[in-house]
Amino acid sequence: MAATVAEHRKAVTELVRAAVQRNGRQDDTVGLLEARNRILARDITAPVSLPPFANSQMDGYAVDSAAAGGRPEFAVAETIAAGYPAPPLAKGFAAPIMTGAMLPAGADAVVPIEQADPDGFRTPAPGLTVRLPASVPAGQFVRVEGSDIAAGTLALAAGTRLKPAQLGLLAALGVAEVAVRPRLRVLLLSTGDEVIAPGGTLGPGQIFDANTTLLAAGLAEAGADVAGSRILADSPEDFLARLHEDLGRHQPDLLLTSGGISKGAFEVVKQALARDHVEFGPVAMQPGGPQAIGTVGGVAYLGFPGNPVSSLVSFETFLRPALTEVLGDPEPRTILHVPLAEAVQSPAAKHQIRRGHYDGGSVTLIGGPGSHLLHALAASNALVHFPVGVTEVPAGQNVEVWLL
Ligand SMILES: Nc1nc2c(c(=O)[nH]1)N[C@H]1C(S)=C(S)[C@@H](COP(=O)(O)OP(=O)(O)OC[C@H]3O[C@@H](n4cnc5c(N)ncnc54)[C@H](O)[C@@H]3O)O[C@H]1N2
Ligand code: MOO
Repeated sequence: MAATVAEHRKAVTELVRAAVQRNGRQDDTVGLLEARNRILARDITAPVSLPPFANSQMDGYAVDSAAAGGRPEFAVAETIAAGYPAPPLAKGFAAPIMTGAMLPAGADAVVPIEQADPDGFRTPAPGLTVRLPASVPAGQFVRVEGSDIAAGTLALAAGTRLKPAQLGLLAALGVAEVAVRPRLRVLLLSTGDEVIAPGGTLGPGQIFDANTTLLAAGLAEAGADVAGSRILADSPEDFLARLHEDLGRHQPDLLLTSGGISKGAFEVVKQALARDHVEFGPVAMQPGGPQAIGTVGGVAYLGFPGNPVSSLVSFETFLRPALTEVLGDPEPRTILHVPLAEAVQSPAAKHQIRRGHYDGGSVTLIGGPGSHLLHALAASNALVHFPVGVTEVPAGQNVEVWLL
């Protein structure tokens, strides 16, 4: 009997979990830009405070607010520029101070230059004075030490995805390298005598290999590493020899094949792996009905069907969610329930997944159910789900869509 989508997703998740545990690889320590989009492996505590010292938020004059009220006129002290130590402020003085410069001891507020008289900076000289407003609130335009984050407190928690803002914070804290979770290493094999790498020359009956690119791009987007990939022909002996060569060379956590697993006379994967711990069983879905799962030479193994749309739907339905659940990466797809633009029929015994375009209001199906319709897939931005038991959905009824 065919497995349900939920059962197969659970089996794939357990396979990925076991692969990650078996591998036991260390976290990767990488530079900040290399860490982009990866998942932080350990908590990071702020090694310094931000701001690291009290500083000015404006170009203006640093003053003692208590002195300002009764004294509209101040002697002008030495200018304090950003990047230099600030000498203490003497009584009766106001110090020209630039944005980001250290607030001097003895000052607790900044008056913006626009509110000073004269309202421009002059070359400091003995006897120079400036008039400031009669009342200056304490703390005005001062960025207090540690007001963003205090040294010793949690800056980022383990499991955080490192996007530009998080990487910027680490840089500001002076952290140059971070430990990120290791990526799953995948060996990707496409199969079929008819399959030729793009850029090659097609003979009669041959087609270009879409699946290696499609799956490699999907894996990369999902935060996995493609350790190696190639096309293997329909000879089981040849397939096995090259497969074991690649397993040795690339040491993958997961072997992923496309094609060669259904009912034909030349199902290379099925024939070659007949003696391994692999189950070839249908899942009650369309596309993506034929599926293979198990271990090959101790390495976790998944086989997706050869039709390109079937391969992509298999990836989105099984492997991508398993990676999210086990590794916290990638982010899950956004799932919406939105009205279907037109009526549709679906086979009762299968969970059908159609391709569609969601325009912010409703979803319109693109192309038919055929799993060779790659152009229609490329024009879509959503997968549209019609679960087992659903035979007809009228226009306007809500359906589940996954945004791609
Ligand atoms: N008698 C039956 N025939 C088929 C069944 C079935 O239940 N009974 N299932 C059909 C379904 S559904 C699918 S999906 C396919 C899956 O077949 P395989 O996984 O064995 O894949 P292949 O036969 O090798 O290829 C299927 C199709 O996809 C093309 N292909 C393969 N690899 C690539 C690639 N890398 N890039 C682009 N296109 C590729 C291949 O040329 C075939 O057209 O089986 C049905 N048959
Ligand atoms: O399951 Mo196949 O993937 O329908 O074309």
